[in-house]
Amino acid sequence: MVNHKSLIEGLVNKPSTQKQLSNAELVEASIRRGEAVLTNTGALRAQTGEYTGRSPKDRFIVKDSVSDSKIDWGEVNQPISQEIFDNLFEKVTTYLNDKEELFVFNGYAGADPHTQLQLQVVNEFSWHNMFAKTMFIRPETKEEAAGIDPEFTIVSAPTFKADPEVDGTGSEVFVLVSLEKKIILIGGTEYGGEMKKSIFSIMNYLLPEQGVMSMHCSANVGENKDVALFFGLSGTGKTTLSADPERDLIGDDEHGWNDDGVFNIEGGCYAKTINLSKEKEPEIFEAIKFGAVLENVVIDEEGNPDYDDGSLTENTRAAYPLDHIDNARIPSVAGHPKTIVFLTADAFGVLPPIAKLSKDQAMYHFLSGFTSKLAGTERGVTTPQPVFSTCFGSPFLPLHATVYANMLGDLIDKHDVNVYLVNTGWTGGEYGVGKRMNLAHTRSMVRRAISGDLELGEFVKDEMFGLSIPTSVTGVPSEILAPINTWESTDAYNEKAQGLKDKFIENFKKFGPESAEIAEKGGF
Ligand SMILES: Nc1ncnc2c1ncn2[C@@H]1O[C@H](COP(=O)(O)OP(=O)(O)O)[C@@H](O)[C@H]1O
Ligand SMILES: C=C(OP(=O)(O)O)C(=O)O
Ligand SMILES: [Mn+2]
Repeated sequence: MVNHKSLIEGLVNKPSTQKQLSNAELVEASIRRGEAVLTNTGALRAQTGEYTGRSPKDRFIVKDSVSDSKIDWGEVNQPISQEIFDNLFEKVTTYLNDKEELFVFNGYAGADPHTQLQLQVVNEFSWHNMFAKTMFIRPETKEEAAGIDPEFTIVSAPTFKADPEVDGTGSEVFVLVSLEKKIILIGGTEYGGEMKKSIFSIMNYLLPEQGVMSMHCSANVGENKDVALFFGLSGTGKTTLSADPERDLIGDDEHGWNDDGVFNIEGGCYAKTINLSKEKEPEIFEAIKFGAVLENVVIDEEGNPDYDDGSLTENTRAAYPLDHIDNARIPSVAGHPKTIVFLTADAFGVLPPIAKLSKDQAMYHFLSGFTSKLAGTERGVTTPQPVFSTCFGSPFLPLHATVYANMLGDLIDKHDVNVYLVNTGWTGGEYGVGKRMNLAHTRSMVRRAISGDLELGEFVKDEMFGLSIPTSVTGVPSEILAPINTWESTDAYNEKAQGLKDKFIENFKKFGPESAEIAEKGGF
């Protein structure tokens, strides 16, 4: 029998293990150990080698008495046996035990005290420990940290490569979740995002059980306490669009929604930095300073980040604590949303840049989750790949999609929320022919939606998808609002759009007869 708890304690209590280090100590350790370099911005920069995005095919959940009946098993939530987990866990902890030093961070997930998760991260790399410290919610003092009794523990051994033949993994990379042992075991990959997204998956398991909705969305709030949520798969604009000088940032990626309102699950942001510019994204640009961690960003000879260089990956990243954003709300809690935006990066270029959804359409589009996987976000993805990702976050949802969809539906009803679909993907043609939607235009549209201005104007029903498209939006050229007008050939548009419509219909069949009513009312 493997005693998981004592193996973890063995690592944590080694005299050489360093706990709850400050940023200065973590930066020093990372540089001393040759893991990372300091840039002129003050941010630490690490490279992650071969794996520069998530490895969803290497993620498994232990099938045990706790998980068996609850998990929505399938391609996303792949089962693995207790035995395979235990064997690998023993090997990895033995491997880590031989390391000269390890790094431990104790903290929290979830800004709502009632449902907050106490967690511990045991790292081989000090820069990973700084990443964890940046992304999770930090205790205020070392004493507070020492008092944490972790409910979940991440054990991360990036230089331990599994042997699939012997260890029973999918590849040398593994992200294994045991809900019974309350452990996340990560190895073979150095991509920091695995840590934060694994805890997110755990929260997506724990929160609904407590009657709290969990969501892959960013959130911000204006002067009038008008909260807005932006749902979207990786790279579709959650972080970018939630950073708004006129609104307080609640969080950029993972939230819960309870009887009091919304709360952030994290204590930091994780922005894509490819082509980042001070002009277009000033808040994020300025957040990259001492205390931030850059991943796979190329540094020029002067020591400055070159955000335009995607030679290591398209998925270059910056992790920074929430307080690097001037108007961040900490603790990150706010009231009930007034507006919800579903971000879709449509690589076919046929969905309108903004459309108002009825409640029924909102349910249909939330369950469908049509968008694209964007370059670099997952292993093997190099061009935008259209995908139906339920709830705009299927890789992180352990329970059946309808659990989340029903909760959202009830909340939308109860709080009378306005829902919009926003295409941050392609316009004027599909990927390769058209271009990415202009960010300034998207920002204007989102602003008008949140302020309520759009509601007051006129809408036309588009024939293809039955969506309500505004006829004018301040700051946006009207000709782009109906996508058919942006294509050179009307026939080509209609053919592509019909193709997408067919895909929607085909995809929705997977939800079975219980969801047929949603398709009937909110589909096409
Ligand atoms: N119209 C647009 N709307 C939003 N983002 C856009 C748009 N056009 C280009 N982008 C770029 O797409 C990326 C969106 O990434 P990000 O906001 O980090 O996504 P997420 O937080 O959803 O993973 C950023 O690099 C942003 O500059
Ligand atoms: C961190 C990730 O998500 P996001 O792009 O949504 O921040 C990820 O998908 O690896
Ligand atoms: Mn993001």
